[in-house]
Amino acid sequence: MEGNSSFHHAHCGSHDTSQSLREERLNLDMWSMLECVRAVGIVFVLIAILRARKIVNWAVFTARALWNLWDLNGPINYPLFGCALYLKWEIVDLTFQMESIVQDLVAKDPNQQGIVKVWLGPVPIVMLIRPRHVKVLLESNTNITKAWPYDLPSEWIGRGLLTRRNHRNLFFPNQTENVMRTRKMTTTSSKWQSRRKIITPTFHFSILKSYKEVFAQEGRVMVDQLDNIADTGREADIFPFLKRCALDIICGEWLLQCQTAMGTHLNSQTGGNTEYCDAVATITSIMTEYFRMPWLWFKPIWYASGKGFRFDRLVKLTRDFSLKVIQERRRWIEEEGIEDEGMAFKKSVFIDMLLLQQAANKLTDEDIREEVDTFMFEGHDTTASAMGFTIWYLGQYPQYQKHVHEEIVSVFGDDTTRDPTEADLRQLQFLERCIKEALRLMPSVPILGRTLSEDLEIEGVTLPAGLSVAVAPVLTHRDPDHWERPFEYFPDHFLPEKESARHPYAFVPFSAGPRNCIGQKFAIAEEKTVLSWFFRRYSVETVEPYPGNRPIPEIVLKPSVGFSVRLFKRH
Ligand code: HEM
Repeated sequence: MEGNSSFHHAHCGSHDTSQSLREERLNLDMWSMLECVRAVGIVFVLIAILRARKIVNWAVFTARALWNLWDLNGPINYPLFGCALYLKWEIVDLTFQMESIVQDLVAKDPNQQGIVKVWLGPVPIVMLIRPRHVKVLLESNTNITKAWPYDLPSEWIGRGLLTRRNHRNLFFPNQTENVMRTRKMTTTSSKWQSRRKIITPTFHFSILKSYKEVFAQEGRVMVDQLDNIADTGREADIFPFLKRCALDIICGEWLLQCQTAMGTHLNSQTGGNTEYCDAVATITSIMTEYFRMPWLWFKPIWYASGKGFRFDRLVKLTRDFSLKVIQERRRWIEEEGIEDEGMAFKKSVFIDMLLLQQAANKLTDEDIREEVDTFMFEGHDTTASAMGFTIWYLGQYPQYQKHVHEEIVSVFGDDTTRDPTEADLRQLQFLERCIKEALRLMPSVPILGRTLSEDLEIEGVTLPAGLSVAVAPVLTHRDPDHWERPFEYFPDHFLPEKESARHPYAFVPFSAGPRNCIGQKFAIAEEKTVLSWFFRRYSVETVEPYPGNRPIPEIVLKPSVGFSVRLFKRH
């Protein structure tokens, strides 16, 4: 018994000790947890203090946006998540969903206000659809700052003409920064202005004439390549052919003058410089994925997915290539003794113009590299897609294709080998109407954006400074108030009398106002030249029309299944 009781005591004693030990450990755990909470709290307070101004600005901006945009039409937006909760991730599904959302909005907009609000998570975006509203934004000389989605392209093309804006923040786009950095913005916008002033003369009408030789030369290479698939009865996607042709045009001769500068030509059409060409293609496709997948906007995920590292590696490759070309070209200029802009002007070489103005305008090699890559990016995918959609439509409308062929015969007769001259191209009026009509329904840049630097008043609605405002040519171009057959491919929309009677902002594939496309005449001339080659040699049958082939709003509008066609030689 005694033994038992002592055992009991001993046991109780050890029980007490272990309990007190446990209690002590619990206290310790509680204490360390409290310490942790306190530490996290302190970090939060510190961050809040450090970012107080930003948080206050963000709160003020959001309150203003909520208040000012309250009555605007728009899809269902949930607090904090906006419409991100129900948007489809799969890009083709998303295009169907967008179509039905837009139809719904139009039905709910009896007085056709055409100003639509969308919340993407906590970020408000306003979309302008009516030409009269689009005019107010695009004509503004102050609201010229590009919106945050231009941040990723600028990791590649830097702050060149296209992407120049007043702040960069890939990690978390905070619109209010624009409002806070007004002084910096003035500097940036004046930088854009001076860059635009330097570059504009390279697109002078008289210079454009000499580019036409390049268009003709590369167009001929393209149709020679297509000869291999014509008359075989096989379906073939002609998009890669068009892309390589456009790339050779933009950087092979005109932009970089590789042929004379380095003894090499880009020659992507015939398999040259494949590493560089593939890098450009992969960079654009990674950028597209980035826009479609918002989780990639967070740098840790961007790099963890492997895309970030791949993107950086390819950007370095293209950057080194461009810098090498710039250095080679500088050496060539020195050897040839080209001293002033007048001489470069005659030779119409973009890169020479920049190099010769380098000292006067304090341009670094990196500045020139940014512009070279900007033109490479903006100047090839856009035109390739525009040419592709024109061919795709004409392959579905035999009556218009017949008209194009008749016009071509009236200009070239049976000659399928001579280069088109400027006079030839001037006569191809119907072909030009077909090109414009394809740009109307399938504008290469389907949507563009600005971040407001100051409040913008549109018909009684005050859009607050800091707001992202989008213009969607793809919707504006289908406004039933301005187009006879809004949803149909109808080239006569562009008969001269109809064009002159139309609202000038009803057709804005090249944007408009101070930040319009600097290369629009270049693009139309390039398209006309290459397509005149194409239709001189071939008839085309489209294999997959709409809706099987859907336009995908990547950075540039692209077909979901390529431009699959059957080609037939005409002679
Ligand atoms: C069919 C072909 C093309 C279309 C539809 C097109 C469309 C556009 C649009 C809509 C913009 C305004 C973008 C914005 O505000 O965010 C733009 C800007 C620009 N485009 Fe084009 N473009 C085409 C071809 C070209 C070509 C061939 C070049 C160069 C040779 C070029 C160079 C530029 C540049 C440098 C800008 C920026 C201008 C600035 O902000 O000052 N584009 N383009």
